Amino acid sequence: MTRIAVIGAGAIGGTAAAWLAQNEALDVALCVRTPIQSLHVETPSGPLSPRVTVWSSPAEARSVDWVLIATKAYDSEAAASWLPMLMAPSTCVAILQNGVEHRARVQGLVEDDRVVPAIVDIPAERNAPGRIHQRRTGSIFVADDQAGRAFVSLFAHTPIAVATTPDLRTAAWRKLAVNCAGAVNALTLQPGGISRNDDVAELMRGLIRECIAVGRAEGADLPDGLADDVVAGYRAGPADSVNSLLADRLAGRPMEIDARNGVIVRLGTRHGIATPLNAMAATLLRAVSPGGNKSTVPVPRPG
Ligand SMILES: NC(=O)C1=CN([C@@H]2O[C@H](COP(=O)(O)OP(=O)(O)OC[C@H]3O[C@@H](n4cnc5c(N)ncnc54)[C@H](OP(=O)(O)O)[C@@H]3O)[C@@H](O)[C@H]2O)C=CC1
Ligand SMILES: CC(C)(CO)C(=O)C(=O)O
Repeated sequence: MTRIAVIGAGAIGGTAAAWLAQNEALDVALCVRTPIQSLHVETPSGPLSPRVTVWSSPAEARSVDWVLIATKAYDSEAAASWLPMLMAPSTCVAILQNGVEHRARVQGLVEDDRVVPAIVDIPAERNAPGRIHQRRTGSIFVADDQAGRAFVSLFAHTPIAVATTPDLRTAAWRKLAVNCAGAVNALTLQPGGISRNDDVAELMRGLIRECIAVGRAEGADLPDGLADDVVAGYRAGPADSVNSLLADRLAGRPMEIDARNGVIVRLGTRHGIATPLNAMAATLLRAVSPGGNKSTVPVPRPG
């Protein structure tokens, strides 16, 4: 039996856990913050309602062979509080999060060769605790090293395209190109269809061009046509799709502003690259996020 603990039973953690649990050789536990009664995932191949162990506090947890961290990036520190109970000397830790700074989130807590940064492209939405809609089968990319290859084998029985890549840095920046443009959804409170507005599409290309410039300075191999390709993908996608940034804003949760737009500004500053559009997106999202700078005047209502 291979024991796996998934920290965070949200859209991605719930989807990963449900698929992993289809293999009887894998013993899957969910480490949750909000209690769930059961796990149910509507997948493109049909519904999955696996039986999984649920641990609601680190005190209930046991050591495992694999930990999958699937919280939002801003909850990484809290997620790490599970690690002392879950870790054995050979435990590997995969980080299923967006952004380009996966390793930094567990630095000093897990030895580097046991960390598996995972670039996840699986659009999924959490509709209620333990209730998830996986919209597309999707893919996960990891580095081509020993731990990465072992991670790939965990998913061999699933339809999700889980694979190694020789250039994970580029894969992460390509994904950031998608995610930084997704700020327009959280800013306008509109799902994917807003990208079909030509002016919004051009703004999205601008956000991505800044990402490309900074990503190249960081060593990623990003083609000139990436901005056009990413925006074309948005425009061809479902008009009602809700990305995880918008989902957070709609639910009144904090947002991954720093991991998705702030990081472009931070790293851009280090390389002397101007990133005004991402800076504006990050500033406005911070201003409207819970606990953000609320020194704004309410809009008067007519009548
Ligand atoms: N959703 C998507 O389509 C995609 C998301 N991603 C990325 O994947 C990552 C996860 O996103 P997503 O699944 O959407 O996020 P969700 O908000 O749906 O799920 C995160 C889960 O983590 C839980 N959590 C937070 N802190 C803890 C803790 N200390 N212990 C246990 N559980 C905790 C939350 O609990 P609670 O229920 O209490 O809130 C929540 O259930 C993000 O980096 C996101 O950007 C990547 C690709 C696609
Ligand atoms: C763009 C998307 C849906 C792709 O998987 C995503 O990464 C997110 O919602 O955070």
